[in-house]
Amino acid sequence: MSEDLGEWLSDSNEVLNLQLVRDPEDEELLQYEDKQAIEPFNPAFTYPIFGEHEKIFGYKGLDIQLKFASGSLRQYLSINYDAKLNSTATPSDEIEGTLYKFIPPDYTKSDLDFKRQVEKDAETFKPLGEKINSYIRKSQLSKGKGKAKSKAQVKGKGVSDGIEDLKEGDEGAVVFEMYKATWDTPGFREYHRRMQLFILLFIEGGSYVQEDEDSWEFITLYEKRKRPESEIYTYHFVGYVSVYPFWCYPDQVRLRLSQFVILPPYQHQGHGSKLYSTLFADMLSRKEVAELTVEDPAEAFEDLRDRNDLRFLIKQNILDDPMFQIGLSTCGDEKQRIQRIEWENTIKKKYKIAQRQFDRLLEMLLLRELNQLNEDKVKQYRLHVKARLFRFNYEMLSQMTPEERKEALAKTYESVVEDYERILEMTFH
Ligand SMILES: CC(=O)SCCNC(=O)CCNC(=O)[C@H](O)C(C)(C)COP(=O)(O)OP(=O)(O)OC[C@H]1O[C@@H](n2cnc3c(N)ncnc32)[C@H](O)[C@@H]1OP(=O)(O)O
Repeated sequence: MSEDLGEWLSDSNEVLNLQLVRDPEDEELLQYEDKQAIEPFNPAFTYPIFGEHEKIFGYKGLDIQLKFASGSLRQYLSINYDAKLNSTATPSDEIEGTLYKFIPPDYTKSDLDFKRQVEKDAETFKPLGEKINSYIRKSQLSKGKGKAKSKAQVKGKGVSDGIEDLKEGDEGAVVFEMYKATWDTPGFREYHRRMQLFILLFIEGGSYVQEDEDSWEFITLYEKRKRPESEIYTYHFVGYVSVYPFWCYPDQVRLRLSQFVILPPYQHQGHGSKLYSTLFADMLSRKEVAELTVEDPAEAFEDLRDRNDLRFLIKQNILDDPMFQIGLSTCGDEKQRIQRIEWENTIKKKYKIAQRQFDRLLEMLLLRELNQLNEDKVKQYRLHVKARLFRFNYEMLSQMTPEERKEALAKTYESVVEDYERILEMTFH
């Protein structure tokens, strides 16, 4: 492309500006870091919409504003630019028509209509489905201390990291609520069509789910605010998770977590952990669920899952179980090894954790407890992990010479342990 035409190229991740909008009266309630909730943010990916190069051709000074009413997620689109290329040989990309294929057709381009929608949201929008959990955060009232102050307490059946003793209605208490929905929840299909865009924009390799597959389940997460001196509660979308049940012999289901997103203004505040642990508690309470698996997890999500699963197992006092250190696959007598396999299978089944994830979690906990000065124990641990890695990578390793195999296993072991150390450090620092 000639240099001149290059001037007409925009990076679609940079020019697509997203924003969650609430009524000005509700925006005023936000102080300091809490204001982040209403700041514009950019997508991480736009290749599913604008093509693999994530470029839009034919404009200078392009600014695409896609705003969402923060509760109902009704959308507003405004496309602005300083100049548009007027050439039949190299026509400008069609922006609205391209976006149109990915968003529901009920978006507005009118500022007034959108303002009215946002006002209406405040009065009428309520999350769809059944409320299954809530927790309370301290509002970011003091400038510059955002992260340190966002501590939480879970109410109800969820997993609590209960630090603050705030109650709903206390000054500075912000409530977050989670709702479970399916396609049968009235209005949810339509709502889902508005929120699914976030999957394309934030999950690499993400795609829309099939609406004709009946069994999808969703948990949505909202910030809930009370308007002072009124009985009005407003709800603001934070993120959601979708899961799909697969039949599991003979009469249970395996739940597969498919999509998980916390919107950027709410990331790194522990909301992802709350949503995940609520899903986990929900599936543990359901007799028909045998196991929770995860479809193609992104690295950041794997970390989140590891951290939460580790904390969960520790809360179940697994470290105090006499079997925890006994019968590792390369030591002890045959009887102990069989006992250990039985013990592992019982715990795995009880907590409905998938095999590989469960193996990894136990290995991380064993590493945490390992006395690095005890050479025998270190060797025992190494052989235990390598035996699992050998089983897991059997097909590939069995085609190598013994020397190559030894080297490959040693390398994999090193990187696995390095990763375990990183995860343990961020979970228990
Ligand atoms: C199967 C799939 O769908 S995989 C796809 C997963 N989704 C995506 O990748 C979409 C885009 N990303 C996201 O939606 C989110 O970033 C997620 C889901 C990956 C993580 O959600 P978050 O709400 O940010 O997670 P959470 O806040 O619990 O933990 C993330 C980080 O915040 C830190 N953190 C958690 N709580 C706090 C707190 N109160 N104060 C400060 N930091 C905190 C954690 O230590 C963690 O740090 P790290 O990122 O350096 O490891």
